[in-house]
Amino acid sequence: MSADPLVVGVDFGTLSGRAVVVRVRDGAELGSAVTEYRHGVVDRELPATGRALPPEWALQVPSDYVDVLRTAVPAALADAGADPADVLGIGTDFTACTMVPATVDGTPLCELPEFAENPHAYVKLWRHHAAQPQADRINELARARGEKWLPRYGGLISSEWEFAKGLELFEEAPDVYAATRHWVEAADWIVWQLTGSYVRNACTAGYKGILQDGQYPSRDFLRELAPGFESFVADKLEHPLGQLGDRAGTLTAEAAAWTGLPEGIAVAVGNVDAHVTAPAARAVEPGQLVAIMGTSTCHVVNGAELREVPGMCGVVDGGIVPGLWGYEAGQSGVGDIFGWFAGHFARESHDELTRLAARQEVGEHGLVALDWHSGNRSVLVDHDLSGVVVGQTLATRAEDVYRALLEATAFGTRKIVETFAEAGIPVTELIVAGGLTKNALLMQIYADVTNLPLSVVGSAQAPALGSAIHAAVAAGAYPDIRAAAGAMGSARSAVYEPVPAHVTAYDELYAEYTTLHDYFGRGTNDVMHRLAARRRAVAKGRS
Ligand SMILES: Nc1ncnc2c1ncn2[C@@H]1O[C@H](COP(=O)(O)OP(=O)(O)O)[C@@H](O)[C@H]1O
Ligand SMILES: O=C(CO)[C@@H](O)[C@@H](O)COP(=O)(O)O
Repeated sequence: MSADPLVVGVDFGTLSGRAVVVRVRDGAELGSAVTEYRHGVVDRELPATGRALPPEWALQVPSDYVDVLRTAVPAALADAGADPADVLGIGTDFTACTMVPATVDGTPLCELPEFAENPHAYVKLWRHHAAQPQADRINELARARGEKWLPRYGGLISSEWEFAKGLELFEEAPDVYAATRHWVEAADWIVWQLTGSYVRNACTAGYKGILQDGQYPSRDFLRELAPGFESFVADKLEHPLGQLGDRAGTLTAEAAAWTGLPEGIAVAVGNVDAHVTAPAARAVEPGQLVAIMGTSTCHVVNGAELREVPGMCGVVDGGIVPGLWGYEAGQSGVGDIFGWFAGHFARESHDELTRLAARQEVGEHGLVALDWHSGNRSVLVDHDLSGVVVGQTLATRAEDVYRALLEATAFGTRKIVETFAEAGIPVTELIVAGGLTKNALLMQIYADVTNLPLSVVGSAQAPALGSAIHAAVAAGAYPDIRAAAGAMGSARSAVYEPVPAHVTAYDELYAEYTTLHDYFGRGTNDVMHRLAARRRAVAKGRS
Protein backbone atom coordinates (compact mmCIF):
# COMPACT_ATOMS: atom_id res chain seq x y z
CA MET A 1 0.00 0.00 0.00
CA SER A 2 1.15 3.54 -0.75
CA ALA A 3 2.45 5.75 2.07
CA ASP A 4 -0.40 8.22 1.58
CA PRO A 5 -3.47 6.44 0.24
CA LEU A 6 -6.29 8.19 -1.59
CA VAL A 7 -9.96 7.57 -2.29
CA VAL A 8 -12.34 8.95 -4.91
CA GLY A 9 -15.88 10.17 -4.24
CA VAL A 10 -18.39 10.91 -6.99
CA ASP A 11 -21.60 12.88 -6.36
CA PHE A 12 -24.33 12.49 -8.99
CA GLY A 13 -26.53 15.58 -8.59
CA THR A 14 -29.54 16.78 -10.55
CA LEU A 15 -27.63 18.64 -13.21
CA SER A 16 -24.08 17.32 -13.04
CA GLY A 17 -21.71 14.76 -11.55
CA ARG A 18 -18.75 15.83 -9.41
CA ALA A 19 -15.65 13.80 -8.59
CA VAL A 20 -13.12 14.50 -5.83
CA VAL A 21 -9.82 12.88 -5.00
CA VAL A 22 -9.35 12.77 -1.25
CA ARG A 23 -6.48 11.87 1.09
CA VAL A 24 -7.52 9.09 3.42
CA ARG A 25 -5.57 10.22 6.47
CA ASP A 26 -7.15 13.69 6.82
CA GLY A 27 -9.84 14.16 4.17
CA ALA A 28 -7.83 16.77 2.25
CA GLU A 29 -9.37 17.29 -1.19
CA LEU A 30 -6.51 17.19 -3.64
CA GLY A 31 -8.41 17.59 -6.88
CA SER A 32 -11.91 17.73 -8.34
CA ALA A 33 -13.81 17.94 -11.62
CA VAL A 34 -17.42 18.42 -12.73
CA THR A 35 -19.24 17.02 -15.75
CA GLU A 36 -22.60 18.54 -16.67
CA TYR A 37 -25.07 15.93 -17.90
CA ARG A 38 -25.33 16.26 -21.67
CA HIS A 39 -29.12 15.94 -21.61
CA GLY A 40 -29.58 17.67 -18.24
CA VAL A 41 -33.11 17.24 -16.92
CA VAL A 42 -35.42 16.06 -19.71
CA ASP A 43 -38.66 17.78 -18.79
CA ARG A 44 -39.93 19.35 -21.98
CA GLU A 45 -39.44 16.90 -24.83
CA LEU A 46 -37.89 13.50 -25.35
CA PRO A 47 -34.60 13.95 -27.24
CA ALA A 48 -35.18 10.73 -29.24
CA THR A 49 -38.48 11.91 -30.73
CA GLY A 50 -38.90 15.59 -29.97
CA ARG A 51 -42.31 14.67 -28.50
CA ALA A 52 -43.51 17.01 -25.76
CA LEU A 53 -43.59 15.56 -22.26
CA PRO A 54 -46.61 16.05 -19.99
CA PRO A 55 -46.31 18.50 -17.09
CA GLU A 56 -44.59 17.24 -13.93
CA TRP A 57 -42.37 14.90 -15.91
CA ALA A 58 -38.62 14.84 -15.29
CA LEU A 59 -36.44 12.24 -16.97
CA GLN A 60 -32.74 11.62 -17.39
CA VAL A 61 -30.55 9.71 -19.83
CA PRO A 62 -28.44 7.06 -18.06
CA SER A 63 -25.48 7.26 -20.45
CA ASP A 64 -24.94 10.79 -19.06
CA TYR A 65 -24.04 9.18 -15.73
CA VAL A 66 -21.44 6.92 -17.32
CA ASP A 67 -19.98 9.99 -19.03
CA VAL A 68 -19.26 11.37 -15.56
CA LEU A 69 -17.21 8.27 -14.78
CA ARG A 70 -15.35 8.62 -18.06
CA THR A 71 -14.62 12.33 -17.80
CA ALA A 72 -14.93 13.74 -14.27
CA VAL A 73 -13.01 10.96 -12.53
CA PRO A 74 -9.91 11.09 -14.81
CA ALA A 75 -10.05 14.91 -14.75
CA ALA A 76 -10.15 14.94 -10.94
CA LEU A 77 -7.17 12.58 -10.81
CA ALA A 78 -5.29 14.87 -13.21
CA ASP A 79 -6.29 17.95 -11.18
CA ALA A 80 -4.93 16.28 -8.05
CA GLY A 81 -1.75 15.21 -9.80
CA ALA A 82 -2.51 11.84 -8.25
CA ASP A 83 -1.00 8.50 -9.10
CA PRO A 84 -4.05 6.26 -9.66
CA ALA A 85 -2.10 3.42 -8.06
CA ASP A 86 -2.51 5.22 -4.70
CA VAL A 87 -6.32 5.04 -4.87
CA LEU A 88 -7.80 2.44 -2.51
CA GLY A 89 -11.44 2.75 -3.40
CA ILE A 90 -14.31 4.71 -4.94
CA GLY A 91 -17.67 5.68 -3.44
CA THR A 92 -20.69 7.25 -5.10
CA ASP A 93 -23.90 9.00 -4.12
CA PHE A 94 -26.93 9.91 -6.14
CA THR A 95 -30.13 11.89 -6.10
CA ALA A 96 -33.04 9.76 -4.97
CA CYS A 97 -35.55 8.47 -5.60
CA THR A 98 -34.26 8.38 -9.19
CA MET A 99 -35.36 5.16 -10.88
CA VAL A 100 -33.94 3.16 -13.77
CA PRO A 101 -36.08 0.48 -15.43
CA ALA A 102 -33.51 -2.17 -16.33
CA THR A 103 -33.15 -5.65 -17.82
CA VAL A 104 -31.66 -8.57 -15.93
CA ASP A 105 -28.13 -7.42 -16.79
CA GLY A 106 -28.80 -3.80 -15.87
CA THR A 107 -29.30 -2.41 -19.37
CA PRO A 108 -31.64 0.59 -19.08
CA LEU A 109 -34.72 -0.06 -21.21
CA CYS A 110 -34.31 3.25 -23.04
CA GLU A 111 -31.13 1.81 -24.53
CA LEU A 112 -33.08 -0.97 -26.25
CA PRO A 113 -34.19 0.06 -29.77
CA GLU A 114 -37.79 -1.07 -29.15
CA PHE A 115 -38.15 1.29 -26.19
CA ALA A 116 -35.96 4.23 -27.23
CA GLU A 117 -39.01 6.32 -28.14
CA ASN A 118 -41.00 5.50 -25.00
CA PRO A 119 -40.58 8.12 -22.27
CA HIS A 120 -41.41 5.55 -19.58
CA ALA A 121 -38.25 3.60 -20.51
CA TYR A 122 -36.02 6.48 -19.34
CA VAL A 123 -34.77 7.30 -15.87
CA LYS A 124 -37.48 8.93 -13.77
CA LEU A 125 -35.65 11.63 -11.86
CA TRP A 126 -36.48 12.28 -8.19
CA ARG A 127 -38.43 15.34 -9.22
CA HIS A 128 -40.68 13.52 -11.67
CA HIS A 129 -43.98 14.34 -9.97
CA ALA A 130 -46.50 12.79 -12.35
CA ALA A 131 -47.20 9.88 -9.99
CA GLN A 132 -49.11 12.02 -7.46
CA PRO A 133 -52.46 10.30 -8.23
CA GLN A 134 -50.78 6.93 -7.54
CA ALA A 135 -49.23 8.27 -4.33
CA ASP A 136 -52.64 9.52 -3.20
CA ARG A 137 -54.12 6.04 -3.68
CA ILE A 138 -51.22 4.38 -1.84
CA ASN A 139 -51.75 6.72 1.10
CA GLU A 140 -55.50 6.35 1.17
CA LEU A 141 -55.35 2.56 1.16
CA ALA A 142 -52.48 2.37 3.65
CA ARG A 143 -54.42 4.61 6.02
CA ALA A 144 -57.61 2.60 5.60
CA ARG A 145 -55.78 -0.68 6.26
CA GLY A 146 -53.74 0.76 9.12
CA GLU A 147 -50.47 -0.30 7.49
CA LYS A 148 -47.76 -0.25 10.16
CA TRP A 149 -45.15 1.21 7.82
CA LEU A 150 -47.07 4.40 7.10
CA PRO A 151 -46.06 6.28 10.31
CA ARG A 152 -42.41 5.58 9.50
CA TYR A 153 -42.94 7.97 6.57
CA GLY A 154 -44.65 10.71 8.50
CA GLY A 155 -48.04 9.35 7.48
CA LEU A 156 -47.60 9.92 3.75
CA ILE A 157 -45.69 8.23 0.92
CA SER A 158 -44.37 10.69 -1.65
CA SER A 159 -45.07 10.61 -5.37
CA GLU A 160 -41.28 10.78 -5.76
CA TRP A 161 -40.67 7.38 -4.20
CA GLU A 162 -40.28 3.84 -5.62
CA PHE A 163 -43.83 2.53 -5.17
CA ALA A 164 -45.66 5.55 -6.62
CA LYS A 165 -43.38 5.63 -9.65
CA GLY A 166 -43.60 1.82 -9.96
CA LEU A 167 -47.39 1.93 -9.93
CA GLU A 168 -47.33 4.70 -12.51
CA LEU A 169 -45.19 2.48 -14.76
CA PHE A 170 -47.47 -0.53 -14.19
CA GLU A 171 -50.60 1.41 -15.09
CA GLU A 172 -49.38 3.71 -17.82
CA ALA A 173 -46.79 1.64 -19.67
CA PRO A 174 -47.60 -2.05 -19.19
CA ASP A 175 -45.13 -3.07 -21.93
CA VAL A 176 -42.24 -1.24 -20.26
CA TYR A 177 -43.32 -2.58 -16.88
CA ALA A 178 -43.36 -6.14 -18.22
CA ALA A 179 -39.87 -5.75 -19.72
CA THR A 180 -38.48 -4.29 -16.47
CA ARG A 181 -36.66 -6.98 -14.52
CA HIS A 182 -35.10 -4.61 -12.01
CA TRP A 183 -36.64 -1.33 -10.86
CA VAL A 184 -33.31 0.08 -9.74
CA GLU A 185 -32.32 3.20 -7.85
CA ALA A 186 -29.79 5.11 -9.96
CA ALA A 187 -27.65 5.06 -6.78
CA ASP A 188 -27.36 1.29 -7.23
CA TRP A 189 -27.30 1.30 -11.01
CA ILE A 190 -24.08 3.32 -11.05
CA VAL A 191 -22.45 0.93 -8.55
CA TRP A 192 -23.59 -1.90 -10.82
CA GLN A 193 -21.71 -0.21 -13.70
CA LEU A 194 -18.59 -0.01 -11.53
CA THR A 195 -18.63 -3.54 -10.09
CA GLY A 196 -20.60 -5.56 -12.63
CA SER A 197 -23.05 -6.73 -9.95
CA TYR A 198 -26.25 -5.37 -8.47
CA VAL A 199 -26.36 -4.59 -4.75
CA ARG A 200 -29.37 -2.68 -3.40
CA ASN A 201 -28.34 -0.11 -0.80
CA ALA A 202 -30.10 -0.19 2.55
CA CYS A 203 -30.50 3.60 2.61
CA THR A 204 -32.72 4.02 -0.46
CA ALA A 205 -34.44 0.70 0.22
CA GLY A 206 -35.51 2.11 3.59
CA TYR A 207 -36.29 5.71 2.72
CA LYS A 208 -37.65 5.33 -0.79
CA GLY A 209 -38.55 1.63 -1.00
CA ILE A 210 -40.75 1.24 2.11
CA LEU A 211 -38.49 -1.47 3.57
CA GLN A 212 -39.13 -1.41 7.32
CA ASP A 213 -38.10 -4.04 9.87
CA GLY A 214 -37.01 -6.27 6.98
CA GLN A 215 -40.37 -6.16 5.19
CA TYR A 216 -41.87 -4.44 2.16
CA PRO A 217 -45.60 -3.70 1.80
CA SER A 218 -47.46 -7.00 1.55
CA ARG A 219 -48.73 -8.71 -1.61
CA ASP A 220 -52.18 -8.29 -0.19
CA PHE A 221 -51.81 -4.54 0.07
CA LEU A 222 -50.41 -4.31 -3.46
CA ARG A 223 -53.22 -6.48 -4.89
CA GLU A 224 -55.84 -4.27 -3.29
CA LEU A 225 -54.03 -1.23 -4.68
CA ALA A 226 -54.09 -2.58 -8.22
CA PRO A 227 -54.79 -6.17 -9.22
CA GLY A 228 -51.67 -7.54 -10.95
CA PHE A 229 -49.35 -5.25 -8.97
CA GLU A 230 -49.00 -7.78 -6.13
CA SER A 231 -45.80 -9.25 -7.56
CA PHE A 232 -44.06 -5.84 -7.87
CA VAL A 233 -41.81 -6.44 -4.86
CA ALA A 234 -40.88 -10.02 -5.72
CA ASP A 235 -40.50 -9.45 -9.46
CA LYS A 236 -38.91 -6.02 -9.72
CA LEU A 237 -37.72 -4.65 -6.39
CA GLU A 238 -36.47 -7.19 -3.91
CA HIS A 239 -32.74 -7.78 -4.04
CA PRO A 240 -29.92 -8.52 -1.56
CA LEU A 241 -29.00 -5.42 0.42
CA GLY A 242 -25.69 -3.75 1.15
CA GLN A 243 -25.25 -1.64 4.33
CA LEU A 244 -23.75 1.86 4.23
CA GLY A 245 -19.95 1.79 4.29
CA ASP A 246 -19.85 -1.82 3.10
CA ARG A 247 -18.03 -2.93 0.02
CA ALA A 248 -20.42 -3.59 -2.87
CA GLY A 249 -17.67 -5.22 -4.91
CA THR A 250 -14.53 -4.32 -6.77
CA LEU A 251 -13.86 -2.19 -9.83
CA THR A 252 -14.20 -4.11 -13.11
CA ALA A 253 -11.65 -3.89 -15.92
CA GLU A 254 -14.17 -1.96 -18.02
CA ALA A 255 -14.85 0.60 -15.29
CA ALA A 256 -11.12 0.84 -14.61
CA ALA A 257 -10.62 1.78 -18.26
CA TRP A 258 -13.37 4.44 -18.03
CA THR A 259 -12.07 6.03 -14.87
CA GLY A 260 -8.30 5.51 -15.06
CA LEU A 261 -8.45 3.81 -11.63
CA PRO A 262 -6.89 0.43 -10.87
CA GLU A 263 -9.01 -2.65 -11.50
CA GLY A 264 -9.97 -4.49 -8.33
CA ILE A 265 -10.14 -1.53 -5.89
CA ALA A 266 -13.05 -1.36 -3.42
CA VAL A 267 -16.37 0.10 -4.54
CA ALA A 268 -18.64 1.28 -1.71
CA VAL A 269 -22.35 0.45 -1.49
CA GLY A 270 -24.43 3.21 -3.11
CA ASN A 271 -25.87 6.05 -1.08
CA VAL A 272 -28.10 9.12 -1.30
CA ASP A 273 -26.55 12.55 -1.85
CA ALA A 274 -28.19 13.89 1.29
CA HIS A 275 -27.39 11.08 3.72
CA VAL A 276 -23.81 10.71 2.55
CA THR A 277 -23.20 14.35 3.45
CA ALA A 278 -23.67 13.85 7.20
CA PRO A 279 -20.24 12.24 7.75
CA ALA A 280 -18.63 14.90 5.53
CA ALA A 281 -20.02 17.46 8.00
CA ARG A 282 -18.99 15.28 10.98
CA ALA A 283 -22.68 15.29 11.87
CA VAL A 284 -23.02 11.76 13.15
CA GLU A 285 -24.51 12.48 16.59
CA PRO A 286 -28.19 12.99 17.54
CA GLY A 287 -29.54 16.53 17.10
CA GLN A 288 -27.09 17.68 14.41
CA LEU A 289 -29.32 18.48 11.45
CA VAL A 290 -27.60 18.78 8.08
CA ALA A 291 -29.44 20.73 5.37
CA ILE A 292 -28.04 19.93 1.96
CA MET A 293 -29.10 22.90 -0.10
CA GLY A 294 -29.00 22.66 -3.88
CA THR A 295 -31.76 22.46 -6.46
CA SER A 296 -33.76 21.03 -3.56
CA THR A 297 -32.97 20.76 0.15
CA CYS A 298 -32.74 17.56 2.10
CA HIS A 299 -32.61 17.58 5.88
CA VAL A 300 -31.02 14.64 7.65
CA VAL A 301 -30.62 14.17 11.38
CA ASN A 302 -29.82 11.22 13.60
CA GLY A 303 -31.89 10.33 16.65
CA ALA A 304 -31.22 7.85 19.42
CA GLU A 305 -34.88 6.86 19.52
CA LEU A 306 -37.66 6.01 17.14
CA ARG A 307 -40.21 8.83 16.87
CA GLU A 308 -43.04 9.49 14.46
CA VAL A 309 -42.55 12.90 12.90
CA PRO A 310 -45.53 14.13 10.85
CA GLY A 311 -44.59 14.75 7.22
CA MET A 312 -41.01 13.55 7.45
CA CYS A 313 -39.72 11.64 4.43
CA GLY A 314 -38.82 8.70 6.59
CA VAL A 315 -36.98 7.20 9.52
CA VAL A 316 -34.67 4.27 8.91
CA ASP A 317 -32.66 2.24 11.38
CA GLY A 318 -29.02 2.93 10.45
CA GLY A 319 -30.19 5.05 7.50
CA ILE A 320 -27.37 7.59 7.94
CA VAL A 321 -24.92 5.86 10.25
CA PRO A 322 -25.24 2.40 11.73
CA GLY A 323 -26.56 2.34 15.30
CA LEU A 324 -28.84 5.39 15.16
CA TRP A 325 -32.23 6.14 13.68
CA GLY A 326 -31.72 8.32 10.60
CA TYR A 327 -34.46 10.86 9.92
CA GLU A 328 -34.99 12.64 6.60
CA ALA A 329 -37.19 15.55 5.56
CA GLY A 330 -36.99 17.77 2.53
CA GLN A 331 -38.09 20.65 0.36
CA SER A 332 -38.55 19.67 -3.28
CA GLY A 333 -37.76 23.11 -4.66
CA VAL A 334 -35.12 25.50 -3.34
CA GLY A 335 -32.32 26.47 -5.79
CA ASP A 336 -34.69 25.30 -8.52
CA ILE A 337 -37.17 28.00 -7.49
CA PHE A 338 -34.49 30.69 -7.45
CA GLY A 339 -33.21 29.48 -10.84
CA TRP A 340 -36.73 29.38 -12.28
CA PHE A 341 -37.43 32.96 -11.17
CA ALA A 342 -34.03 34.32 -12.20
CA GLY A 343 -34.21 32.64 -15.61
CA HIS A 344 -37.84 33.12 -16.63
CA PHE A 345 -38.92 36.33 -14.97
CA ALA A 346 -36.03 38.40 -13.79
CA ARG A 347 -33.55 37.47 -16.51
CA GLU A 348 -30.81 38.48 -14.12
CA SER A 349 -28.05 36.45 -12.56
CA HIS A 350 -28.35 35.06 -9.04
CA ASP A 351 -25.45 37.28 -8.01
CA GLU A 352 -27.10 40.46 -9.26
CA LEU A 353 -30.48 39.64 -7.74
CA THR A 354 -28.79 38.73 -4.46
CA ARG A 355 -26.75 41.94 -4.46
CA LEU A 356 -29.93 44.04 -4.89
CA ALA A 357 -31.96 41.97 -2.42
CA ALA A 358 -29.24 42.23 0.22
CA ARG A 359 -29.70 46.00 0.43
CA GLN A 360 -33.20 45.61 1.85
CA GLU A 361 -34.39 45.53 5.41
CA VAL A 362 -36.46 42.58 6.57
CA GLY A 363 -40.04 43.13 5.39
CA GLU A 364 -39.20 46.11 3.16
CA HIS A 365 -40.52 44.38 0.03
CA GLY A 366 -43.94 43.81 1.66
CA LEU A 367 -44.13 40.23 0.41
CA VAL A 368 -44.55 36.73 1.76
CA ALA A 369 -44.29 33.68 -0.47
CA LEU A 370 -44.95 29.94 -0.34
CA ASP A 371 -42.06 27.82 -1.61
CA TRP A 372 -44.10 25.14 -3.34
CA HIS A 373 -43.19 25.62 -7.00
CA SER A 374 -42.00 22.02 -7.04
CA GLY A 375 -44.69 20.89 -4.60
CA ASN A 376 -44.23 20.33 -0.90
CA ARG A 377 -42.20 17.35 0.27
CA SER A 378 -42.20 18.07 4.03
CA VAL A 379 -44.28 18.48 6.06
CA LEU A 380 -47.34 18.35 3.78
CA VAL A 381 -46.08 15.72 1.29
CA ASP A 382 -48.16 17.03 -1.59
CA HIS A 383 -46.84 17.69 -5.06
CA ASP A 384 -50.08 19.20 -6.31
CA LEU A 385 -49.36 22.27 -4.19
CA SER A 386 -47.85 25.23 -6.03
CA GLY A 387 -46.16 28.58 -5.48
CA VAL A 388 -47.70 31.82 -4.20
CA VAL A 389 -46.41 35.36 -3.72
CA VAL A 390 -48.67 37.63 -1.66
CA GLY A 391 -48.27 41.39 -1.48
CA GLN A 392 -47.16 42.30 -5.00
CA THR A 393 -47.84 45.86 -6.20
CA LEU A 394 -46.76 47.88 -9.20
CA ALA A 395 -43.75 48.92 -7.14
CA THR A 396 -42.58 45.32 -6.72
CA ARG A 397 -39.24 44.64 -8.38
CA ALA A 398 -37.58 41.40 -9.41
CA GLU A 399 -35.16 41.50 -6.49
CA ASP A 400 -38.10 41.86 -4.08
CA VAL A 401 -39.70 38.65 -5.31
CA TYR A 402 -36.31 36.93 -5.38
CA ARG A 403 -35.75 37.84 -1.75
CA ALA A 404 -39.27 36.70 -0.81
CA LEU A 405 -38.53 33.35 -2.44
CA LEU A 406 -35.24 33.00 -0.52
CA GLU A 407 -37.17 33.75 2.66
CA ALA A 408 -39.99 31.35 1.79
CA THR A 409 -37.55 28.45 1.59
CA ALA A 410 -36.11 29.45 4.97
CA PHE A 411 -39.63 29.46 6.44
CA GLY A 412 -40.08 25.98 4.94
CA THR A 413 -36.95 24.79 6.73
CA ARG A 414 -38.15 26.34 10.00
CA LYS A 415 -41.45 24.48 9.63
CA ILE A 416 -39.48 21.23 9.34
CA VAL A 417 -37.18 21.99 12.30
CA GLU A 418 -40.18 22.87 14.49
CA THR A 419 -42.05 19.74 13.43
CA PHE A 420 -39.06 17.58 14.38
CA ALA A 421 -38.74 19.29 17.75
CA GLU A 422 -42.46 18.93 18.52
CA ALA A 423 -42.20 15.20 17.73
CA GLY A 424 -39.31 14.72 20.17
CA ILE A 425 -36.32 15.09 17.83
CA PRO A 426 -34.82 18.42 18.93
CA VAL A 427 -32.39 20.09 16.57
CA THR A 428 -29.37 21.35 18.47
CA GLU A 429 -27.18 22.35 15.56
CA LEU A 430 -28.00 23.35 11.97
CA ILE A 431 -25.21 22.58 9.53
CA VAL A 432 -25.57 23.62 5.91
CA ALA A 433 -23.95 22.06 2.89
CA GLY A 434 -24.42 22.13 -0.87
CA GLY A 435 -24.14 24.61 -3.70
CA LEU A 436 -26.31 27.28 -2.04
CA THR A 437 -23.86 27.84 0.82
CA LYS A 438 -22.11 30.25 -1.52
CA ASN A 439 -25.03 32.70 -1.20
CA ALA A 440 -24.20 34.61 2.01
CA LEU A 441 -27.51 36.51 2.04
CA LEU A 442 -29.42 33.25 1.88
CA MET A 443 -27.34 31.81 4.73
CA GLN A 444 -27.95 34.87 6.93
CA ILE A 445 -31.68 34.67 6.20
CA TYR A 446 -31.69 31.02 7.32
CA ALA A 447 -29.90 31.90 10.58
CA ASP A 448 -32.34 34.77 11.20
CA VAL A 449 -35.48 32.81 10.32
CA THR A 450 -34.60 29.70 12.33
CA ASN A 451 -32.91 31.63 15.14
CA LEU A 452 -30.12 29.05 15.08
CA PRO A 453 -26.42 29.66 14.49
CA LEU A 454 -25.48 28.15 11.16
CA SER A 455 -22.46 25.92 10.83
CA VAL A 456 -21.13 25.40 7.32
CA VAL A 457 -19.64 22.17 6.11
CA GLY A 458 -15.92 22.46 5.43
CA SER A 459 -16.05 21.13 1.89
CA ALA A 460 -17.53 22.80 -1.17
CA GLN A 461 -18.14 19.29 -2.53
CA ALA A 462 -19.54 17.77 0.65
CA PRO A 463 -21.58 14.92 -0.89
CA ALA A 464 -18.58 13.85 -2.97
CA LEU A 465 -16.40 14.02 0.15
CA GLY A 466 -19.01 11.94 1.99
CA SER A 467 -18.80 9.36 -0.79
CA ALA A 468 -15.01 9.36 -0.47
CA ILE A 469 -15.44 8.75 3.29
CA HIS A 470 -17.64 5.74 2.51
CA ALA A 471 -15.01 4.55 0.02
CA ALA A 472 -12.36 4.71 2.76
CA VAL A 473 -14.53 2.59 5.06
CA ALA A 474 -15.35 0.13 2.24
CA ALA A 475 -11.62 -0.15 1.52
CA GLY A 476 -10.95 -1.00 5.16
CA ALA A 477 -8.95 2.15 5.94
CA TYR A 478 -11.27 2.94 8.90
CA PRO A 479 -13.33 0.57 11.04
CA ASP A 480 -16.60 2.45 10.53
CA ILE A 481 -18.24 5.62 9.20
CA ARG A 482 -18.02 7.42 12.56
CA ALA A 483 -14.25 6.95 12.75
CA ALA A 484 -13.78 7.98 9.12
CA ALA A 485 -16.02 11.04 9.60
CA GLY A 486 -13.94 12.12 12.60
CA ALA A 487 -10.73 12.00 10.57
CA MET A 488 -11.96 13.15 7.16
CA GLY A 489 -15.06 15.34 7.72
CA SER A 490 -15.26 18.95 8.88
CA ALA A 491 -17.60 21.85 9.61
CA ARG A 492 -17.03 25.45 10.63
CA SER A 493 -19.19 26.28 13.64
CA ALA A 494 -21.55 29.24 13.87
CA VAL A 495 -20.42 30.98 10.69
CA TYR A 496 -23.72 32.87 10.54
CA GLU A 497 -25.23 34.06 13.84
CA PRO A 498 -28.88 35.18 14.08
CA VAL A 499 -29.29 38.97 14.28
CA PRO A 500 -31.84 39.61 17.10
CA ALA A 501 -33.74 42.40 15.29
CA HIS A 502 -34.07 40.23 12.19
CA VAL A 503 -35.22 37.29 14.28
CA THR A 504 -38.10 39.33 15.71
CA ALA A 505 -39.15 40.65 12.31
CA TYR A 506 -38.98 37.19 10.77
CA ASP A 507 -41.06 35.74 13.60
CA GLU A 508 -43.90 37.97 12.40
CA LEU A 509 -43.44 37.08 8.75
CA TYR A 510 -43.21 33.40 9.65
CA ALA A 511 -46.61 33.69 11.35
CA GLU A 512 -48.00 35.00 8.04
CA TYR A 513 -46.28 32.16 6.20
CA THR A 514 -47.84 29.63 8.56
CA THR A 515 -51.31 31.07 8.00
CA LEU A 516 -50.91 30.79 4.22
CA HIS A 517 -49.25 27.37 4.58
CA ASP A 518 -52.22 25.96 6.47
CA TYR A 519 -54.82 27.78 4.38
CA PHE A 520 -53.58 26.44 1.04
CA GLY A 521 -51.87 23.30 2.26
CA ARG A 522 -54.19 21.78 4.83
CA GLY A 523 -57.49 21.88 3.01
CA THR A 524 -59.10 25.25 3.85
CA ASN A 525 -58.82 26.21 0.20
CA ASP A 526 -58.12 23.45 -2.30
CA VAL A 527 -57.62 25.76 -5.26
CA MET A 528 -54.12 24.42 -5.92
CA HIS A 529 -55.43 20.87 -6.26
CA ARG A 530 -58.20 21.96 -8.58
CA LEU A 531 -55.74 23.85 -10.77
CA ALA A 532 -53.34 20.89 -10.87
CA ALA A 533 -56.19 18.54 -11.83
CA ARG A 534 -57.29 20.92 -14.58
CA ARG A 535 -53.73 21.23 -15.90
CA ARG A 536 -53.41 17.44 -15.94
CA ALA A 537 -56.78 17.00 -17.70
CA VAL A 538 -55.90 19.52 -20.41
CA ALA A 539 -52.52 17.86 -20.97
CA LYS A 540 -54.17 14.43 -21.15
CA GLY A 541 -56.73 15.66 -23.66
CA ARG A 542 -53.98 17.11 -25.79
CA SER A 543 -51.90 13.91 -25.82
N1 LIG B 1 -25.88 32.34 -6.17
C1 LIG B 1 -26.96 31.57 -6.11
N2 LIG B 1 -27.96 31.86 -5.27
C2 LIG B 1 -29.07 31.10 -5.18
N3 LIG B 1 -29.27 29.99 -5.93
C3 LIG B 1 -28.30 29.64 -6.79
C4 LIG B 1 -27.11 30.40 -6.93
N4 LIG B 1 -26.35 29.80 -7.88
C5 LIG B 1 -27.03 28.70 -8.29
N5 LIG B 1 -28.21 28.60 -7.65
C6 LIG B 1 -29.20 27.52 -7.77
O1 LIG B 1 -28.58 26.37 -7.17
C7 LIG B 1 -29.00 25.16 -7.79
C8 LIG B 1 -27.80 24.24 -8.03
O2 LIG B 1 -27.30 23.79 -6.80
P1 LIG B 1 -26.13 22.71 -6.69
O3 LIG B 1 -25.91 22.42 -5.26
O4 LIG B 1 -24.98 23.25 -7.45
O5 LIG B 1 -26.70 21.46 -7.51
P2 LIG B 1 -27.41 20.06 -7.14
O6 LIG B 1 -28.65 20.32 -6.38
O7 LIG B 1 -27.69 19.47 -8.50
O8 LIG B 1 -26.44 19.26 -6.35
C9 LIG B 1 -29.72 25.57 -9.06
O9 LIG B 1 -31.09 25.28 -8.85
C10 LIG B 1 -29.51 27.09 -9.18
O10 LIG B 1 -30.67 27.74 -9.63
O1 LIG C 1 -34.48 13.58 -2.27
C1 LIG C 1 -33.29 13.51 -2.20
C2 LIG C 1 -32.69 12.63 -1.20
O2 LIG C 1 -33.64 11.90 -0.53
C3 LIG C 1 -32.34 14.26 -3.11
O3 LIG C 1 -31.58 13.35 -3.78
C4 LIG C 1 -33.08 15.13 -4.10
O4 LIG C 1 -33.80 16.07 -3.38
C5 LIG C 1 -32.10 15.81 -5.07
O5 LIG C 1 -31.10 16.53 -4.43
P1 LIG C 1 -30.29 17.76 -5.12
O6 LIG C 1 -31.23 18.91 -5.12
O7 LIG C 1 -29.89 17.33 -6.50
O8 LIG C 1 -29.12 17.99 -4.21
